[in-house]
Amino acid sequence: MMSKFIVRGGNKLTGSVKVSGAKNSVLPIIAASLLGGEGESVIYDAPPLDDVITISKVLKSIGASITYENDVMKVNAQRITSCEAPYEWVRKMRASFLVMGPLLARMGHTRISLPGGCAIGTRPIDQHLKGFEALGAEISLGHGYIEAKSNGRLRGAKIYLDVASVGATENIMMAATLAEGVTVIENAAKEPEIVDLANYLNGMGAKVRGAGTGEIRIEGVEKMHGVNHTVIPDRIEAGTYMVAAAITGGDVFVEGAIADHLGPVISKLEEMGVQIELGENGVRVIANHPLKAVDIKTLPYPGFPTDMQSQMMALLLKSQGTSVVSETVFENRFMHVDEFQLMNAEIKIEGRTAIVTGGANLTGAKVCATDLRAGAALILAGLVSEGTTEVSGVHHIDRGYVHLAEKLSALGADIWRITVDEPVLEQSAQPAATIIKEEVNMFNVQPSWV
Ligand SMILES: CC(=O)N[C@H]1[C@@H](OP(=O)(O)OP(=O)(O)OC[C@H]2O[C@@H](n3ccc(=O)[nH]c3=O)[C@H](O)[C@@H]2O)O[C@H](CO)[C@@H](O)[C@@H]1O
Ligand SMILES: C=C(OP(=O)(O)O)C(=O)O
Repeated sequence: MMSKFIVRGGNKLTGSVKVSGAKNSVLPIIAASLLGGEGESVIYDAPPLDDVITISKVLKSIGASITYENDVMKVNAQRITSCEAPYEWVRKMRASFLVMGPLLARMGHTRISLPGGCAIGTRPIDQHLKGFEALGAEISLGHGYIEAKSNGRLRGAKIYLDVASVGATENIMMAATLAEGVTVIENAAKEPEIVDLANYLNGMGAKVRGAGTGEIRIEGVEKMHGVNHTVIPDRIEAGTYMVAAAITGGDVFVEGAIADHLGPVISKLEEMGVQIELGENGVRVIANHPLKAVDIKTLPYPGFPTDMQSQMMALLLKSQGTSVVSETVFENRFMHVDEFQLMNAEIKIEGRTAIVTGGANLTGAKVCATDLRAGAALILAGLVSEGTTEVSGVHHIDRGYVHLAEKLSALGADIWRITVDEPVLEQSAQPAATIIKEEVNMFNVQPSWV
């Protein structure tokens, strides 16, 4: 059985949509819970995403006990029975690799399946390993696994990252919390999710300073404990709904969106002529077409996020003029271009640059989500395409969007989700509400482990 999203284009989106907790915060935060030798952590606004379920299963397999209901996850990691994250989990989700730092710090030993590449790039882990080695760990590789061992406690060190990697900054920061002495990470990533993780770690008793700047200083402590923490709102999910409003010429309040985290996305939308109003608890997006073409260059935070590149490209297809989109973070993040072309888009790729011709008359087609954000972008394009778009590869989208069809249809979009054996473009005349109801029920199920 396979799920698909069916989208019929043409509706303006209006109303209010609530942003869920951030995927890229909650994953390292759940991994960091392994550092709590005492007590229990309660994580609020933990979004019911496939990735969240996957990392919870990794922690469970390591011995932590977890309950998860109504977006509240409780993690008790007092007892750890294994130091290993096997292939079956890491293959499903690269972020499983984030348990390496906490396990190494807490147990002095860990064995994790190599994450390998994925659709958007090769995604090496050399900076994570360089950091662990600097902290005194011995690293060995074999049979598709990485093993890290330390002789006693890790020791604080100065680590310069060759690239400001989000994952490496998080993994090293977590490993350093229980090390002896002071660790300084230079050229650290500055994403809001790093700050959220640092706040969580400090609540657990760690001493992390400077998160959100290029230099993070961690003074090691002897033990840490569980804490209550609320995850920040997902800036990429928020940005996706902002683009949904803009592309349909709509008027949408994105509740929970933090404007400070969305600086470059807001700036680019404004450059295009979209009206943005900053409210106390969110951002209102009002768009009247035509919109102007703009150039985009992805960069580490506070630059334009690579995770918004494909959604923005969908919008540029509907703008007036030609745009140049440069992807500098991942070497292969233009997989959505082939799919856009099936929808009548005109885009030319030259190396890591895409030249996008605006004013496209997009037409609905059967397309495939090659990764999470490519999937979101295809749905956005479907909202303004003539006829019906059928998006497969939904498992990618489920990694990062909570109740996507439900949230968009509440704004007036004609979108629903189906589960099928075979392609079903012909069935798209079925009443959306009935199918959405079935799907939402299926999708609302959250495990409650004891
Ligand atoms: C779960 C999570 O938070 N995922 C986000 C995180 O991924 P992730 O943490 O994997 O991304 P990184 O910041 O590590 O990757 C950025 C760049 O650094 C390179 N690199 C990374 C590590 C390393 O050891 N060596 C190396 O060369 C990567 O190949 C890539 O070109 O940040 C990315 C960049 O904002 C986002 O797209 C992902 O959504
Ligand atoms: C690339 C992404 O995530 P991950 O690092 O989890 O693959 C993303 O969220 O767009």
